[in-house]
Amino acid sequence: MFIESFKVESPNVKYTENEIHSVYDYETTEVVHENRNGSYQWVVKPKPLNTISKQSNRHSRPQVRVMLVGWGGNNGSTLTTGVIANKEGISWATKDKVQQANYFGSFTQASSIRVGSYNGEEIYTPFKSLLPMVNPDDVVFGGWDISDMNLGDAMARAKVLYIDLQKQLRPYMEHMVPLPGIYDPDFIAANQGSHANSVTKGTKKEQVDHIIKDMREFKEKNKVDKLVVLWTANTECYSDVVVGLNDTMENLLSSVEKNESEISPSTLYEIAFLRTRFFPGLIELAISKNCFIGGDDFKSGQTKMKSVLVDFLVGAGIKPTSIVSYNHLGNNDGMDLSAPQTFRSKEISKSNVVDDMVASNGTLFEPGEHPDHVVVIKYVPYVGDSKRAMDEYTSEIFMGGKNTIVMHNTCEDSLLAAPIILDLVLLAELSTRIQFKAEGEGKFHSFHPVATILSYLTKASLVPPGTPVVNALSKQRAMLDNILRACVGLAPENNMILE
Ligand SMILES: NC(=O)c1ccc[n+]([C@@H]2O[C@H](COP(=O)([O-])OP(=O)(O)OC[C@H]3O[C@@H](n4cnc5c(N)ncnc54)[C@H](O)[C@@H]3O)[C@@H](O)[C@H]2O)c1
Ligand SMILES: O=P([O-])([O-])O[C@@H]1[C@@H](O)[C@H](O)[C@@H](O)[C@H](O)[C@@H]1O
Repeated sequence: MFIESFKVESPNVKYTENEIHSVYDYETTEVVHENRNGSYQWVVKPKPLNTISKQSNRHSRPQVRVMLVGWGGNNGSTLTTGVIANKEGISWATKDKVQQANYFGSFTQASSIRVGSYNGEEIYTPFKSLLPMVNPDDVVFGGWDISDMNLGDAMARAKVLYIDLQKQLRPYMEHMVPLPGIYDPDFIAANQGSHANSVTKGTKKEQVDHIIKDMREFKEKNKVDKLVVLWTANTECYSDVVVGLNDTMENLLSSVEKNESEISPSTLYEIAFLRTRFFPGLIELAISKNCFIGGDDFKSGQTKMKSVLVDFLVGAGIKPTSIVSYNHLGNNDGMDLSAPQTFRSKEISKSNVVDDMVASNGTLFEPGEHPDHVVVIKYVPYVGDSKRAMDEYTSEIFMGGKNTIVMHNTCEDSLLAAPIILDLVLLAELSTRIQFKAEGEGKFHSFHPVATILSYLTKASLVPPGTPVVNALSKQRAMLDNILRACVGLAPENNMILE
């Protein structure tokens, strides 16, 4: 059964006018390697840690302003149109029916969570009813782009949405013009230069200051004090961590002052607002400013499926031995990725997603053993945003048998990514309103600035130093569900059904 809303009545939670206070017994385990009677033994011990969590601003849902880097792209324009269409209740004619706007593909807006059972029947509720979340209707977008194309024309260029919908949305969109972006042809495909007609000038430091000024003016204009900024611009070429250049906060900021050419536009934006492709220097800077940063590259299609399938195979004791992920697409993202140096960045973010699952099973894999894993992306202009993905998974099964799973997936890539961007915005905002402390800690504090909680939404998760990288999608979702359940005093979902 599905219920739209609920209230928790428990000694573990107290609702006040502006806050939800909850007490939550967080129990985990630790493993030690101890010398027992002359021989070493692995010992698993309980590690109880009572945690009290508090979530403020229960009633007053904050107004959220979002600035997107690459706002005029397929993702940025599609997300903006989707939020407007939902807010205005716009419907449109398709070949099959009159379609209503929806948020399918957004787990915050369209997924559910179990809250218990009633007369033996499982009871589910919308995920967004667990804690007060920003209503997407209250989200206002802005941002930067190296192209001066307005969002109405960008929507038409993207060729993602039905024409009837585009016609209704154009009056809302055509006055939206991105601010000039930071452009450096050394970091994205040369084929992107043709539309780079709206770019900031000056040294790298001056460009950072320009972005900071843009953000300040956007916040003042919109009368908000909280801003979520997010990179949805083109994939840049992969940059290594270089000692003396970007390995520490001090070196990174010094490199900008010295106008070092190896500092990319995305790093300059990040320094201005601390985000995306992270060098240790940036993470250090984010921690010093207690500013939330998330992972890299939206986990939308093939990679999301891979993090489910490999988790299933390895969890079932089946040994994946070769994984081939091929796709072609014809949008501008695909054109940018047709350059080897930018493809390399994407190849890395798409490939590392299986590492933790492989490392979890020493019965199947010897230390250091990995499946063959190949990622192929081709640019085929004719198909536009309609990405065609073909995946083949070959595994070893019982008694020397082999199993091959083949999948084909076709869809508008941006219609998968746009809801994920919305979830990143809403979850990042919610995370800033959750404070907690462990028993014995002096005062409440936020999560670590490196927001592991966003891992469910990104291909390349970012975690605080010393924290394990978990890519299995089921575990990432369980983390989200259980953290929010703890905020209202609900125990984690254990799926034991002992009752
Ligand atoms: N399903 C998806 O569409 C999907 C999924 C996962 C990841 N991604 C990633 O999201 C990003 C955007 O995808 P898209 O389909 O919207 O691409 P797009 O090419 O349609 O849009 C990117 C926009 O960024 C702008 N841009 C490029 N460099 C910029 C800079 N330095 N400053 C400001 N603007 C800049 C471009 O002009 C363009 O308007 C890409 O990196 C892509 O790899 C997309
Ligand atoms: O998320 P996912 O579907 O695995 O990966 C996608 C790639 O397959 C696609 O080629 C690329 O253009 C998108 O930006 C996205 O990264």
